[in-house]
Amino acid sequence: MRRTATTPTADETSVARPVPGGRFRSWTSTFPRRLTLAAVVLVAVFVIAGEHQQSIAITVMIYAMCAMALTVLMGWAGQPSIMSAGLLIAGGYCAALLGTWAELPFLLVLVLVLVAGFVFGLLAALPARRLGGIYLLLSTLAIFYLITNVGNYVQTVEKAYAGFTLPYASIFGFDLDSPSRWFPVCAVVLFCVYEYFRYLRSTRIGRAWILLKEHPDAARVAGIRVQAYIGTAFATTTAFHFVAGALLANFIGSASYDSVTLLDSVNFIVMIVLGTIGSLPGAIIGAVIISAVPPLINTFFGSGNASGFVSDNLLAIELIVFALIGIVVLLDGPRRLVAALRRRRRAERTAVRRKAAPAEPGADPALLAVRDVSVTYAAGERAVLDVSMELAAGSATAVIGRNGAGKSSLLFAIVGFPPGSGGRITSGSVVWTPPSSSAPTDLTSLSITERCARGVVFVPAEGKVFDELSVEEHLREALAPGQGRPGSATSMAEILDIFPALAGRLRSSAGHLSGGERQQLALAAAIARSAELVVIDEASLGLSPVVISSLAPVLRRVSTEFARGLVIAEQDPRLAIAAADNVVLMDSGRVLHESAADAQLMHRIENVYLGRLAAEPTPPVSQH
Ligand SMILES: Nc1ncnc2c1ncn2[C@@H]1O[C@H](COP(=O)(O)OP(=O)(O)OP(=O)(O)O)[C@@H](O)[C@H]1O
Repeated sequence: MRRTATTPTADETSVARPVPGGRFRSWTSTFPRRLTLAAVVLVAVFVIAGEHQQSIAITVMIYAMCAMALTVLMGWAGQPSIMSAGLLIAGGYCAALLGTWAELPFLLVLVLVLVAGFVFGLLAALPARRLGGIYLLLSTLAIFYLITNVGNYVQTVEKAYAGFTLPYASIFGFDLDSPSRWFPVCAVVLFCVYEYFRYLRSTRIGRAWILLKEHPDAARVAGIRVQAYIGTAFATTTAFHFVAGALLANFIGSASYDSVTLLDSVNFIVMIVLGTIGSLPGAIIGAVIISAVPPLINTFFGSGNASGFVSDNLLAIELIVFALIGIVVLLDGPRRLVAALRRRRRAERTAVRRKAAPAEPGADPALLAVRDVSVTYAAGERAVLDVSMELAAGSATAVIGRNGAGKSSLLFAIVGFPPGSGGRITSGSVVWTPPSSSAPTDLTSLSITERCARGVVFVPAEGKVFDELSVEEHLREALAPGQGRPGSATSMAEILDIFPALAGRLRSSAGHLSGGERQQLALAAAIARSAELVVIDEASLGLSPVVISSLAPVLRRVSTEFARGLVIAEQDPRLAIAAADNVVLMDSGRVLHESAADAQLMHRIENVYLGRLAAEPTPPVSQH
């Protein structure tokens, strides 16, 4: 495209300031809401809390700043670090140096500490030029020990064994001499730090950090200066650690090498793990939980309430509680709990609906009945909206539509969502009534593995075979007792009769098969698992037209001769029409048309593919 004065280059749009209309707009538009929420929460805590609780809240706020900074470094930029406590100590020393010896005003001290932290962060990032992963983590551990040992040495030389004392801080004559005065200051700083990080996330820097973490090689290929951005991540987050350290030292009145320990560094990591690693609000919640657990344990099991083992081992108990909370979060416990509750509610609603509308007597139930199903992904994308379809035993339905129409999502609603996809059915039911069992089952509450065990077998678009296994190993594994639906058997001979091309390749590794042979192997394995419903995503993906045309009769045999139900999501309408009895046409998550697969449909489908659907008259097919 020729560039005009108003047309920015791709580089300009992505490199320059925050993307207009993207995260930046979302940042500004939701700012008043966040400000109100923060003000309400903080004012409520301030009013309700006594002086002691205010002191705890101040420590929590300072720790929350560190947790957020660590979230940015580890969760966004993917750089491991265990030096947070050391950085807090270093920030405290800087504040002592500037406030006590140089006698600078408190606000100026904070600004200079921020700058010092930035510079220190650039130096701390040097090991990251060569190291990554566990080695980088160890280098940050070395930095922690460096800071504490130098601090210990200097305190010993200066005979400041209890640390360097700081005077009361003061802002424009307003002395910060009590928790009730520190509270609003820390609250404002916490809010500003939170907003700054949120803002950064909407800029190119934030996007580059995420790229670095997710695909460092792709980031390099995209021209991102990886080392520079890693340096920026360390520098920015270290700067805020320093500020937090300066606030902490001023609040407690001294800066010492043992005011925070390596255990606190570990706790910061636990905080961000609790906050699901990468979420700023999560980091704050993590800081609140981790800071609240010790006082709670102390209240219930402390020396005043218990004796013997528990009160003697409070620290160990704290650590065990943290570890257990961490494991639960890492195993995705909270999300699983919410999902289980949702599933239960959905199952109850479906049961009520079924009671209200009993099946017609004598009606032959469909093998599969998808009723008003909607699918949403974790990030909020609504991929499928109120879709219904039915499939009789021994018939095939092809779901077609352009990219992003919702085909795969509908298939996942039938077979179950792969772990980590973040997809879920938000409403509707998927009722499965296999010939082998007269009782209908709502599949929505079952996992992908449980559905497979009931005869619903999925052939994904990619990763459908194991490269290291031979064709024979694949088939023997699928035919093995205990695989697939119990009580039905298919023999190797039957399988090779449907897929003769595989007979001559039994000893070949799946990794050495052609695209068409891999597709056939995946189908063969699905049938060998005694599938009663085979669900195939993109059967023609990567296949040549010749192979595609040879696949259609095979798919037909699967559904007709072997009386399996078949659902395929297809980009190629010719294969869809050749292999299926019915075609479901999807767009933007909805079913546009559903009809028998015949040649007349082809014209209509091609119009949809070319984006001319709106201009076409409605065809004589059933509508949803
Ligand atoms: N894991 C996911 N997380 C978030 N959104 C997703 C995810 N998978 C799909 N989507 C969204 O759901 C919508 C439908 O995607 P889906 O993959 O179902 O479409 P499709 O018709 O199969 O497309 P294609 O033919 O390109 O595979 C898209 O807008 C997509 O962005």
